[in-house]
Amino acid sequence: MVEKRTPLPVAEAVERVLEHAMSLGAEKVELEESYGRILAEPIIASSDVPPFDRSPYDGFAIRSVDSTGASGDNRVAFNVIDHIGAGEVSTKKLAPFEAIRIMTGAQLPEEADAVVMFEQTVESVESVTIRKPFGAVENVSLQGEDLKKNEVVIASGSFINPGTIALLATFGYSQVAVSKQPVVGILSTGTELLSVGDDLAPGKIRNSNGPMIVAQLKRMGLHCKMYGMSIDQLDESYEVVKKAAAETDCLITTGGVSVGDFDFLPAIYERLGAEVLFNKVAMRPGSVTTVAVANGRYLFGLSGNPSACFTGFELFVRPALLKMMSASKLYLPHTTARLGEDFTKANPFTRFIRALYNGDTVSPAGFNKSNAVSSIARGNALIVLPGGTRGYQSGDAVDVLLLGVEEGSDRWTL
Ligand SMILES: Nc1nc2c(c(=O)[nH]1)N[C@H]1C(S)=C(S)[C@@H](COP(=O)(O)OP(=O)(O)OC[C@H]3O[C@@H](n4cnc5c(N)ncnc54)[C@H](O)[C@@H]3O)O[C@H]1N2
Ligand code: MOO
Ligand SMILES: [Mg+2]
Repeated sequence: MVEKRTPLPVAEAVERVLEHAMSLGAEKVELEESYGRILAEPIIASSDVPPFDRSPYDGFAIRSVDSTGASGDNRVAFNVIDHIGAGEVSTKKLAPFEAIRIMTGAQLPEEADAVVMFEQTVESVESVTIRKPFGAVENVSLQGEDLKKNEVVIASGSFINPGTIALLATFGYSQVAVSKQPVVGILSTGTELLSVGDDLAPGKIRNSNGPMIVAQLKRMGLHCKMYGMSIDQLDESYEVVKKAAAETDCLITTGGVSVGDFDFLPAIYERLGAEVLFNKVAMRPGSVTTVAVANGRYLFGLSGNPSACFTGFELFVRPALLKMMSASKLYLPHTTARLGEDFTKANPFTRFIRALYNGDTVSPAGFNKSNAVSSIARGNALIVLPGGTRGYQSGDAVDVLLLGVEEGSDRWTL
């Protein structure tokens, strides 16, 4: 008799997986290598930003008090005593009705407290005149206006984006403490599988899940160990899984997790003495997604069906790997959008439909069965239709999970 499996609601399954994430500790990397990593310590401002009062314009630095009463009929004249560009510091100190020609980014000279843009002046050989009064600190970028020294600027656990890199550089971090990355292995199971370079043969298909997962990891900035393909033979598969599991923090297998005569992953987990967290999730595709833990390491048994495999990775593997790296935002970002076309199938389980989101509407990305490959490639999002619903009409508001976004969300919002 076929084994009866109890489906777990998706959110519960995700949380159960996350409970078992072990953290990996930190390491230092060069700043140039840190893009896409997770910060393992907060960034503290080591100086004010900007570190000195400076000119935001090309123009003239003046004492604002000297401009009092300036108007079209009463132009005030300044004697220009110096000329500085960014990186230069004037040694001169402004006396009444003196100005220093100053370029954007240059430190404000002593006594100067306002900047007049070139466009607001009339220049002659001996002086420069202005026609309106300037207030104190008018047109001045003040020291610390962006960030104050000792401020916590970015929290530990944040994704290092290009802006984070700019901050790290600003504060002189030539090396950055980042979370270590998990060692992830990929094994594709299935006697039907051919390598990418092989010709098709009767009953066989090329392994597309393996390369797809490599790319899903890559877009998280992660590398992986490849364990290739194994045929559906219990002893042989067991040996490969055992070896791979011992060498990795997280082993992702594809295929062989359902109830078929050649689906050996359940037996392999048993032989390994692994704790199976669940082997059925109330979702489609990916209902057979199985997650087990052995010696504190993850064994993700993703479905062999490509769309189920893809979805299983995004929903379960991705947040688990992020949690291992102590990231603060574990989940796919979520939005709502108008459905671009009718979707009339009933949903006993929560349905994840590969879809194209354009910022307003979201539409299924074509052939959408669990075995689909095409809609994975054509989509950039997943429509989420809750279980127990009877189908949706074009124009209905639906939940959408966004794929391929650098940094996710700190909440499971569905
Ligand atoms: N009696 C039942 N049969 C099935 C059930 C069920 O509940 N009762 N569940 C179905 C569902 S849902 C899915 S999903 C699949 C899951 O199957 P497995 O995870 O065991 O995967 P396989 O049987 O190995 O393969 C399924 C399918 O995917 C193709 N495949 C496998 N690996 C790859 C790969 N690396 N690249 C591309 N395609 C791959 C494989 O050839 C099969 O067509 O089970 C249903 N059956
Ligand atoms: O696990 Mo299956 O993908 O629900 O169709
Ligand atoms: Mg199967």
